Amino acid sequence: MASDEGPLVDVVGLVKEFRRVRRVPGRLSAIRTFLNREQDVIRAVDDISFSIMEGELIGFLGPNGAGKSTTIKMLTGILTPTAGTVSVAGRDPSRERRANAATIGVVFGQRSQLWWDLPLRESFRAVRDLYGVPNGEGDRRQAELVELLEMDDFLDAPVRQLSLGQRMRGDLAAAMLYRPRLLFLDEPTVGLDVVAKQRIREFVGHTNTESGTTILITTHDLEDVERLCRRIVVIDHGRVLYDGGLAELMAHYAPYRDLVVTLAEPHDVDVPSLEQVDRNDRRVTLRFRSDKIKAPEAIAAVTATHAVVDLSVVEPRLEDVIARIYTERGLPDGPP
Ligand SMILES: Nc1ncnc2c1ncn2[C@@H]1O[C@H](COP(=O)(O)OP(=O)(O)OP(=O)(O)O)[C@@H](O)[C@H]1O
Repeated sequence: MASDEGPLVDVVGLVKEFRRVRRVPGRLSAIRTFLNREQDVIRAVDDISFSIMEGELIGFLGPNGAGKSTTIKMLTGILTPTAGTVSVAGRDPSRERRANAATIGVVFGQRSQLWWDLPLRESFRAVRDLYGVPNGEGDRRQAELVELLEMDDFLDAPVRQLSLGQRMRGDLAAAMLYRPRLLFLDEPTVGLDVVAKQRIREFVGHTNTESGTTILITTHDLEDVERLCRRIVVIDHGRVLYDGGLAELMAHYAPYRDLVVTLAEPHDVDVPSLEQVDRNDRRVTLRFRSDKIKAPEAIAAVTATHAVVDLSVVEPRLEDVIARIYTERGLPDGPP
């Protein structure tokens, strides 16, 4: 039975190991590897725990090979965990795969779930039939999605003729036709141009706020995360390195701003509370602790003592903080 109490997704002590026949190096290595019985054990997911409340939109991040896809495959029921438990809407996905399928939608940026040779309209028909969406509701829902994602122009084209951006819109619509409570998006903006990316982000944000769909998004484009997510879960080597708010992460690990000033004359700047971190001729970068002084005070301090012809305040980049989490395998003093 599906439960409506507690988190929508609950993952406790999740482990997934893969076994791979050990490669034998040297002469005739292909044949010797084929005959070899020894196996390497790869711990793709190594004791992960997290939970997701209904209505959240979470960025699930990690470098290549971190274990994201393996985790998502266990949440969708495609893979069975080696150890630990997974619960999605009160169900064990690998044991109740069919029932779980109606609860979740999955969209992969890298490969389509649509029927390649069918017109998009017929792919939608097939998805509606597959999930038993009643006709009236299906028509309404489809019309709404076609309008939201502006798909009118290419609804009758076979999927193989669509551009990547059109195909992505088709895949998103197909996943939302049966109104899943939980949507997994695996790199939904990969390879798209800036306008197409924006369109997808808007749709994802809208789906979360207007339909209340819980969304887990995996992406290497941190702008997706900055625009959409309040919470992120970062994993690497199959372990959780950070689970918490994006704003909290930035406030804790990058509590500074840079004031970039262009001076009338080239010289160094020495102002209390501001640290000169870079200078290129008349252009000087001054760093200040944003939890100690406000940007207008920092600006006033510099302009009162120096002839400034131009200035801008630059926020720290999420990319730098995430890169630090990846390279330092977590953050020195743990999550804030
Ligand atoms: N079927 C499999 N057999 C053996 N090893 C596997 C299998 N699937 C994944 N792995 C290994 O498990 C580890 C985690 O892979 P996974 O695909 O989950 O990473 P990811 O975080 O999704 O990476 P990416 O961002 O590149 O998609 C990798 O070392 C990968 O080689």
